[in-house]
Amino acid sequence: KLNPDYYNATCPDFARIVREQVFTKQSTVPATAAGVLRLFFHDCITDGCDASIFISSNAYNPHAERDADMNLSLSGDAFDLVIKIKNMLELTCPGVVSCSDIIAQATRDLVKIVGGPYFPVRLGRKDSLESDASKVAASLPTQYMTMDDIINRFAARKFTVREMVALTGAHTIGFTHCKEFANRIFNFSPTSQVDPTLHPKFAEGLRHVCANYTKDLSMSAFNDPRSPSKFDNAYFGNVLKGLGLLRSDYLLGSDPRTRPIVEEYSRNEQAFFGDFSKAMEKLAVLGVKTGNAGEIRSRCDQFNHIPSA
Ligand code: HEM
Ligand SMILES: [Ca+2]
Repeated sequence: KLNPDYYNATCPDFARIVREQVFTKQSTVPATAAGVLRLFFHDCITDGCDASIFISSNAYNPHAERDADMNLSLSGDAFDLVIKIKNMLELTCPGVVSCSDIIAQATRDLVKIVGGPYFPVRLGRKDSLESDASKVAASLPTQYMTMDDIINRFAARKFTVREMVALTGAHTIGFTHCKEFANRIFNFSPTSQVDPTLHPKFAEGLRHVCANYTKDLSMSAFNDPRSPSKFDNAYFGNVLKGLGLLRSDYLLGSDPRTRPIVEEYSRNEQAFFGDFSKAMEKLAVLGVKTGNAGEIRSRCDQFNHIPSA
């Protein structure tokens, strides 16, 4: 039911408005692309690409997805961009464009702006009628999981190991807060300060960058130290050299099921871009709601009606 031309008749300026707002925001806040890409992933993997992650908790719905622990570090600028686009679109074609379509289109445009591949985005999603924080931890992978568990989390959403590796190539942009990898660089074990699977010089640099992280929780490091704001295949080379920040990044480069794919992507950026595009197209239609299964929200952070008890 979804198709790229969904708004051609009802909101012909949709693509242009998204493109212009995305460009303006990314030019002023270069961290936007990574923030939006991660936001989109977290929304889609939890109950489908339905903007359930945008709902703010309130008295009627005190535990919305956005307030789940694993979503607290999502970028405020990413939410801000989608809300801004929504406001523009409500002036141009009121009540027509869903928040879930806005984030799908914005993610695609942003990946392209920072050097990544271009892929078609199908449109026509409705926004969710529910948002439940308890579903988040059950859906998202974490960096503390074994590779079996990570693979299973993606398999539960019908992604192959190869698609999982391609999608995680998203760590070629953006950053990670020190607390997420602090256990690898401070008091790692009784015999070693740092995780021996980390490149020693890299670990030393991270200890420096993160020295103050318990006092300043915003301290963070680039996911890809080689080309932090360019969407390229450098992440895969990093992972093979012990330059991946997260334990899960390291596992990707060492597990026999994923290592050959990481090696291939590190040699062949076209292969990565092709697979990433296909996997993003698949991610973008995960569990989408159409017809009466959803609504066009008038505000991205609120349901149109107070849910009945
Ligand atoms: C094994 C699976 C994955 C794990 C364990 C994981 C975990 C994480 C963690 C812990 C962070 C740091 C967050 C912070 O400190 O604020 C992060 C950042 C990020 N992740 Fe993942 N992730 C995974 C897969 C993915 C996938 C599939 C995508 C997208 C398709 C993605 C996109 C991003 C992006 C873009 C950032 C940077 C965010 C920013 O700079 O604002 N990740 N990830
Ligand atoms: Ca969702």
